[in-house]
Amino acid sequence: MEYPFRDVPKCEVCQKPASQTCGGCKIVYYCSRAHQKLGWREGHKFKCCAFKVQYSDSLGRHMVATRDIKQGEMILKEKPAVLGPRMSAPPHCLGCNRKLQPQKVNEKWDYYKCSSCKWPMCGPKCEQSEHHKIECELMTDRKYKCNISYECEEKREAAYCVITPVRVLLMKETNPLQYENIINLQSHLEERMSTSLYTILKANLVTFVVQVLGLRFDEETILKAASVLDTNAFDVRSPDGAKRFRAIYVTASMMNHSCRSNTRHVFLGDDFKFALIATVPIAKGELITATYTQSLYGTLDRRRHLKTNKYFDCECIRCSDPTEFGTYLGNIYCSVCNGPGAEYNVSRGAMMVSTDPLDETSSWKCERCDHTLLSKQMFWGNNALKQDLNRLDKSKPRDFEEFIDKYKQTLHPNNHLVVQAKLSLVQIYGNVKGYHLSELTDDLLQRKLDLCQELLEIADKLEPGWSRFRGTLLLDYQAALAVQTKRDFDAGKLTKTGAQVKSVQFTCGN
Ligand SMILES: C[S@@+](CC[C@H](N)C(=O)[O-])C[C@H]1O[C@@H](n2cnc3c(N)ncnc32)[C@H](O)[C@@H]1O
Repeated sequence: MEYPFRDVPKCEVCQKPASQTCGGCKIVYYCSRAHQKLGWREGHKFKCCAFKVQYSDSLGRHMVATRDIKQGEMILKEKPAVLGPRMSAPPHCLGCNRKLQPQKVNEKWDYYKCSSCKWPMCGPKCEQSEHHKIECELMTDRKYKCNISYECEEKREAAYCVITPVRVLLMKETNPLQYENIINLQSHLEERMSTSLYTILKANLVTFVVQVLGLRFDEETILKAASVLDTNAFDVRSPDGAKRFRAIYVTASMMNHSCRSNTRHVFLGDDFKFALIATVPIAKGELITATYTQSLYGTLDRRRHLKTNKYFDCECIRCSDPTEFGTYLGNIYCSVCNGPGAEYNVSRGAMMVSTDPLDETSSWKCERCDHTLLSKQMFWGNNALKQDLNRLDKSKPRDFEEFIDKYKQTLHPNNHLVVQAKLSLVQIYGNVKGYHLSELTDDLLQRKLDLCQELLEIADKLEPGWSRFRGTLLLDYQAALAVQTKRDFDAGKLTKTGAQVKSVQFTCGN
């Protein structure tokens, strides 16, 4: 059977079907030796071989730069090998991945349903989508009908957990080469088997594949398909946020994690090509890395998240540094040195730091006195304050300002919880009704600028270069600065030249 979403390779030079890959990067195709030579001369020599995949016992397979890579350079561009809905999500179209809205039919709200298999879809056109066609035919053949109906906005449907693994399994017939590429990715199946999620999948997914669809796969292969997805899939969103799904990009799956990564990725075009971009210059021989977790979590949370979801102990330079490059993102003040009467204390400002950040059970000790805390006390405190923060109303800046003020004796201004509160404030001031830039008082406008600067200092250390975090902050900062400059100019506090100098200083400084 012809594989419907097969990406027929095209010659880089003439765009005709091609079967020979570049011997260096194995990414670009040519139809002939002559076109390979021409393509090389015409510029591939500058793009080729930016990385190779190596193996080590501690890191598994990982990407290494084979030459110096410039900041901003695109390192890799790749089409998805398989894509589909996330494990559990509000209904999204199985054809175009758009989030679905219910329609009112006969006084009842419900989604449009595929006329054959009854999965919620956008409409008749999406029913014919290549992504959905084969699974739909199979389910229809087997007389399976999905029973998802609209109940309420944002209700997540666990039934989606079967679709993407089934798409992987179906590729064994439709695209055996790509199937092998996917199923042989790192899966951590053994570790996942003992989790409650995989106990559920053992019951639901395996039954669906074997009994409902009648496919001949053993339990281990079926669960491996799910496990490969959990280890390697990227969370893909369209720029407007309307489409969301997960996808495997086989080459990009070779990228290991670092808590200070040197790349970011974007998804391009209607076919959601993965484009990997260097955020900083990468020297030949350096690892090319991505961040699998939230870089604004402290080390305790990041390492635990990586261990639970990706089954490894991160030992990157940031995790090894008890101060996280001097940001103190995961630290708290020593309650002895900063206790009552601290204003007269020479040790005021002393921090509690982990005695061994690569061991989450190790104790925490004050940098200046003998005060120590057990790691579980750090976890408890952290979780309690996190709950406090999560309870705040995202539209009320006062709540976040009060949170920062309430914990200023305990939390360093760069502590990740304070940073998250500051980030919420930056998002509210200038962007939310009642707080648009034109509506902000001069004091609040200055507050927004100060917050952006404080966060930019952290971003410079944790996500340096052309990272998304820095980029978003710079845009916010620039917009607020433009409004402030105009106000100062209108009020006669700045001359025209002064205003120009202010904007140039901003541009050059960043
Ligand atoms: C998307 S895969 C990356 C490629 C993988 N190393 C391989 O051999 O196929 C993710 C897995 O790689 C491993 N990994 C990623 N980053 C790592 C790191 N910094 N240290 C150790 N293992 C890492 C973990 O096993 C993780 O679950």
